[in-house]
Amino acid sequence: MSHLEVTDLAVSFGRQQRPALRGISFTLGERERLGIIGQSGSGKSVTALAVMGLLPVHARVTGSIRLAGRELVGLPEREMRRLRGDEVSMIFQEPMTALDPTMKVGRQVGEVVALHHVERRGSIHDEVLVWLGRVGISDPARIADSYPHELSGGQRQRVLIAMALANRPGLVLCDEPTTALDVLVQRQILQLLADELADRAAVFVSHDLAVVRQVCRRVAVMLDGEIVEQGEIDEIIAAPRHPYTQGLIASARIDQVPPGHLLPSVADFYPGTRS
Ligand SMILES: Nc1ncnc2c1ncn2[C@@H]1O[C@H](COP(=O)(O)OP(=O)(O)OP(=O)(O)O)[C@@H](O)[C@H]1O
Repeated sequence: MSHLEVTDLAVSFGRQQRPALRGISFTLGERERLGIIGQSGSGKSVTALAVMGLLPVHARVTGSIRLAGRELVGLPEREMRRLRGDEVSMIFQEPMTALDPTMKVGRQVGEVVALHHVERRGSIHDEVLVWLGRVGISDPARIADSYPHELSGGQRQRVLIAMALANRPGLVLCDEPTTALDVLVQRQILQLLADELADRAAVFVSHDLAVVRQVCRRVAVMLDGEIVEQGEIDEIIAAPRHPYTQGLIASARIDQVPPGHLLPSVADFYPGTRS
């Protein structure tokens, strides 16, 4: 059985005539990672937010989102809140906005740890330090005692990853988790995510096929609110069917870059794409 099964998902906002998402269908196995790529405004974030149940109240959602067999569309907010963190969590692009600037990092991670599990062996503080160490923070005690603005962008993103993983959710949604970082740090965070997400289901949203290819085996290509093509990344690169995907691959020359070499970013070829 698929861990996540999205069927004919559509999302509209307000009186907008054309729904922002139309006919979105994909499945994800328990230990599978699916990339979603597409230009700015194509609907990648709305898809992830729909799965998280975090769309604004005026959004109209139809179709089906089943997580471990449970229907999420129409689920009351108080039940969805229970699932968030425990069964599904999200890593956002902008760690500075996702973290509370007025609260020390250790307390923020501790709140997530404490939220869903009342009884644990050892103290919450100890568990916070373990998680900060696990995501590659070399001095967890000092970082736990710091405010977000005292951290580098990469450290902040590591903290957010710790918060997203702390309750061991079966599904993690990553929305452009490395876009705000410089290339070197981006590589380190991608490696961390590839390691940490190996034993769970993950959706990895990016405008950059090269980035997605480093973390996922399958990809869905979105254009203007629809999935125009999906499948194994290497097969799609070898034989893209949709003209948009063909353009994406031709311009990125992804098939001509030897393994291990840095791939050009799709944003370099689509100036309108946010980077
Ligand atoms: N709260 C909202 N109210 C109205 N329209 C919205 C809202 N959120 C998203 N949209 C619209 O939905 C469409 C898809 O947006 P979405 O943010 O999913 O794009 P995206 O592919 O994630 O782009 P980006 O790469 O820039 O993040 C856009 O046309 C956007 O304007």
